[in-house]
Amino acid sequence: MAVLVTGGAGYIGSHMVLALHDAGEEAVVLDDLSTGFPWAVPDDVPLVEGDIADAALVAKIIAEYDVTAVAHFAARIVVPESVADPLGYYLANTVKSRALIEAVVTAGIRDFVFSSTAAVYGNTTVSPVPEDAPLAPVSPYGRSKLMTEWMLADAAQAHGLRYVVLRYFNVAGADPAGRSGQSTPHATHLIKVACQAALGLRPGLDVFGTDYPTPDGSCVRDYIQVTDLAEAHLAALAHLRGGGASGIYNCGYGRGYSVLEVAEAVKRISGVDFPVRLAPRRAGDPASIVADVRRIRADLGWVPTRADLDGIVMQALAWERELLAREGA
Ligand SMILES: NC(=O)c1ccc[n+]([C@@H]2O[C@H](COP(=O)([O-])OP(=O)(O)OC[C@H]3O[C@@H](n4cnc5c(N)ncnc54)[C@H](O)[C@@H]3O)[C@@H](O)[C@H]2O)c1
Ligand SMILES: O=c1ccn([C@@H]2O[C@H](COP(=O)(O)OP(=O)(O)O[C@H]3O[C@H](CO)[C@@H](O)[C@H](O)[C@H]3O)[C@@H](O)[C@H]2O)c(=O)[nH]1
Repeated sequence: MAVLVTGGAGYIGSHMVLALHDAGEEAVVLDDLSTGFPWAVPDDVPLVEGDIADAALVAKIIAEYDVTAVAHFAARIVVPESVADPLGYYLANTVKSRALIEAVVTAGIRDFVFSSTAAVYGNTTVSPVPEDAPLAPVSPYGRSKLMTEWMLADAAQAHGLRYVVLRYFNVAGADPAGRSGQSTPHATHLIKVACQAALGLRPGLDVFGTDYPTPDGSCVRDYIQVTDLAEAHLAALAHLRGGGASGIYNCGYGRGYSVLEVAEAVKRISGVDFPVRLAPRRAGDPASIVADVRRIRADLGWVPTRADLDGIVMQALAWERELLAREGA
């Protein structure tokens, strides 16, 4: 009995594989290594290099490893890239997910956990934002993910599939044991960029917009630690295996931090006073997006244990140092 983890060599998927591994569960990873890394998958977890849209390959993996559930992380994830290449994003995230869902339904697998995003809410003015808020994604990335949510709901209705959609807010931090972390060289995520500035890998941090209607004028986000997020997936799997109904859940902490607060935390923890420049707004950024997390806590019994910005920054800094050490080795 194994869980098929698509995109398991990537940032969040690799933390899911570690969480499954640590819980004594069998996993098998399907990843095309377009942005993932083979070293991110533990040696005793099988890694199959291939495409989620390769139906024959998916069927073979399901049969060979006795797959009983799927956690689907594989995707392209860069919002501005999705604006420049929408058709590429609809192919990678929507069309290929359709093929995967079909292969899963054909194989008779019942339980499916899908990585969605707070980007499905678009420029919401509701804070904290509940799952039943209006869905108005403003990028092809967000739309490509929302369409997959809809496909899952329709496939569930027609074919008896059951699913949990997890809408992640801002994922950050690294494995507390130092086994994985955000490793994409040119990642644009705030905490990673600030940590790179603290380590002198970038000249400083640009704060995109300081005239937002927020307490200090910079954008507010709900940062969720990546291992806590992986554990939300374990809770989702337990829910489905126990006969729980399909559902959609926000994944965050319900607490926001501004960009300037994050910059201060990284300075304080690193002890480096790197330059922070006030820069113009970045297109498409909502002023504030914080999760309403009552539903996941009530239905899945998920209890995060790492909801601490300082801890997240410490892990992210430690991971950047680890990447540097590997480069130098
Ligand atoms: N990082 C975030 O803040 C964030 C926020 C919300 C949602 N998400 C979602 O979480 C998931 C994982 O994101 P991540 O940050 O770990 O990104 P990532 O780029 O590190 O991981 C994606 C993985 O999928 C693999 N992949 C891509 N296309 C594939 C294909 N066709 N077949 C097989 N493998 C393929 C890549 O090689 C990579 O290992 C994505 O679905 C993303 O949309 C991420
Ligand atoms: O160098 C930087 C990088 C970011 N920011 C700001 O920091 C905030 C967070 O930005 P970022 O870390 O890029 O995350 P988001 O744009 O909020 O998007 C993330 O969170 C979404 C869910 O809310 C996911 O869908 C996306 O994949 C993921 O990148 C935003 O206000 C940015 O403008 C800066 O000011 N300077």
